[in-house]
Amino acid sequence: MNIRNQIVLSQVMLPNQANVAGNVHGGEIMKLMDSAAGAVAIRYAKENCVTARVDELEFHLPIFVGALVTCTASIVYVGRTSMEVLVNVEAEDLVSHSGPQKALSAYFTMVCMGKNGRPQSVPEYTPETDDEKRLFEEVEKKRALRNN
Ligand SMILES: CC(=O)SCCNC(=O)CCNC(=O)[C@H](O)C(C)(C)COP(=O)(O)OP(=O)(O)OC[C@H]1O[C@@H](n2cnc3c(N)ncnc32)[C@H](O)[C@@H]1OP(=O)(O)O
Repeated sequence: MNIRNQIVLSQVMLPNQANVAGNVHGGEIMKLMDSAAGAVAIRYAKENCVTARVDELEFHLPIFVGALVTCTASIVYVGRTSMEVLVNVEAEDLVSHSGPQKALSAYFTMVCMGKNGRPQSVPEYTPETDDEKRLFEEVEKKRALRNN
C-alpha cells in the first residue's frame, strides 16, 4: 500500500462518547471514520473533498469507554472525481492486552470539490498489490451495478 493512499487515526474513547451502559455511541465512531476517509481523500486529491455516500457500514463488535480505537482509511478505487475509501476500525482494550479487534468497517465515497464548488477530477489510481487489485475490482463491479 502506497503510504499516500492510507491514513491511520487513533483515539481513546472517553465517557462523554458513551451511553449509560458504557458503550460508545455508533455516531461517535462514524464521525471518526468520516474524518479519516476525508483526510485520506483530501491528501490524495490535494483538494477539499466531501462525503457523498456510505456503503456497507457494519458494527462487528461493541466498543467501550477506555478502548483505543484505530481507524485505517485506504483509497481502494478512484473514478473521475470520486474516490472509494475503505475504512476499517479496530478497538483495543488497553487493560486486558487482548490485542486490537475488528469493530466496524464501511466504504465511503468521497468527491473532490474544485474551488468553483463543483466536482473536480482527481489523479488516476493504479492498484499494485494483489489485495489492492482485488478490492479495486470488487468496488468497480459494485459501482457498475449501481450505475445500471
Ligand atoms: C467530509 C464531510 O463530511 S462533507 C459533508 C457531507 N457531505 C456533503 O455535504 C456533500 C453533499 N452532496 C453534494 O454536494 C453533491 O451531491 C456531490 C458534490 C457529492 C455530488 O454532486 P453531483 O452534482 O451529483 O456531482 P456529479 O454528478 O458530477 O458526480 C460527481 C461524482 O460523485 C459521484 N456521486 C455523486 N453522488 C453520488 C452518490 N450518491 N453515491 C455515490 N457516488 C456519487 C458520481 O458518481 C461522480 O463520480 P465520478 O466522477 O468518479 O464518476
